Amino acid sequence: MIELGCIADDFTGATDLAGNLVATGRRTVVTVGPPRGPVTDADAVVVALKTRTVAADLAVAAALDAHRALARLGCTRYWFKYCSTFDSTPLGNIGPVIDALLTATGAPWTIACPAFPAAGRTVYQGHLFVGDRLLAESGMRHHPLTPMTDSDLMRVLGAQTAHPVGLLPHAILRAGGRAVSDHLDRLTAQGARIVVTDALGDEDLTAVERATHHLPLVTGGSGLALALPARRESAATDIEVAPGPTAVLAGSVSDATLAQTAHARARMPHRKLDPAAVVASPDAAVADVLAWARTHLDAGRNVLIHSAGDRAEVDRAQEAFGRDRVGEATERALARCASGLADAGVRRFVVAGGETSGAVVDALAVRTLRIGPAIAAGVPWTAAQRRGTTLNLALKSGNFGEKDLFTRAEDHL
Ligand SMILES: Nc1ncnc2c1ncn2[C@@H]1O[C@H](COP(=O)(O)OP(=O)(O)O)[C@@H](O)[C@H]1O
Ligand SMILES: O=C(O)[C@@H](O)C(=O)COP(=O)(O)O
Repeated sequence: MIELGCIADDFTGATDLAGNLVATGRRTVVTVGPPRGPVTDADAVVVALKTRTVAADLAVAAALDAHRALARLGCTRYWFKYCSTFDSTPLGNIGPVIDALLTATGAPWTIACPAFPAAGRTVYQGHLFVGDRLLAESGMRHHPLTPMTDSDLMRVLGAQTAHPVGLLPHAILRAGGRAVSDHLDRLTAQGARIVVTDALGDEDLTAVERATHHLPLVTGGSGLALALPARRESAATDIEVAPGPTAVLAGSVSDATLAQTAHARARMPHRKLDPAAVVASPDAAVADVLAWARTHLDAGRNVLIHSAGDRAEVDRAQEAFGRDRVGEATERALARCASGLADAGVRRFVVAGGETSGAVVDALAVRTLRIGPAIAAGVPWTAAQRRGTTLNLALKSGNFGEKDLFTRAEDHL
């Protein structure tokens, strides 16, 4: 019996959530898109979608499709996973997808709980913090696709949903069980269908989890998963470890990734995919990078292929070619590099960036990911089958991990 059916709006988010579910002793499978057949020996299934930045109607359709597939597997409780920094375009997609899943699951109401204290994401009075900064004053203000310029989640979500939004504030959470349930009863009696939950630490997430365990739908980041009652000591499995060097593909230009890229460039062979070349002549740009990479990989070296050295380069490229055009061209080029490298025998990949990971995993045409050991909070190694061989993939969220993540990833396999 599958306890949890999860729908993640990007691929790094899917493996992040799956890693946390495994840590609570839940056997968890990540499927690329909705599961097409039966899933056995799993307590949770996480469907990885690439819907964070698409038009809201497409995001809703994909989430409902995933929900139907999970319902066919017998799931009765659902989780909509979005980013711990609430990444969304001004028109959605978090609100519209929650609205649709409320209807599809028959949930009377649900929560919006992005907090992930272990990764520095906390919520106070409905305001999201990244480390010691408000969301809108963090690097997320300059995200290339989903710049977050308002830290007030009640306001951000209120603009995206058709339903009234309420707040479960920290003071009530700290007052404990009865105060929390009375407050939630009051809010929902007044019509709230989505309740933004404060949380400063793991103990707050435990209180949120207890108060909402009966709900058929929860929504938020992966942090809340760590508060689920443990099912076994751990469900970590020994994933098969593929041999050979690792290719690091970084299409994220978030602060943490830029720091990781700078650190790795001083320590391993590296090459930048020039945005102008990627837009003008993608075939030549990809062929050039692949030829360069092979000489290093043949010598047993790990390689780094990245898309920007700093934020100014991104601004220039967006101005010159348009945000969507250069973003998609870069994702596609990195994805073609990944499949070219896999064809040449590379079996270990670290991919930085949610959208980038979606493009890469699609190009590698793998169907399911099994969760292995964690490199950092929210970043597990995974194993996948491609044409009869095992690949190890680590899909790193833009803002996760210490600066040495690219150079130390293999130590955790
Ligand atoms: N030099 C660049 N110029 C413009 N866009 C870029 C550049 N490098 C990467 N991008 C785009 O920025 C986006 C980063 O998003 P994503 O991969 O989700 O990273 P993150 O996880 O940090 O959000 C992708 O669409 C990527 O193609
Ligand atoms: O919740 C999180 O922060 C991550 O799981 C996540 O969704 C990552 O998104 P990207 O930063 O776009 O990779």
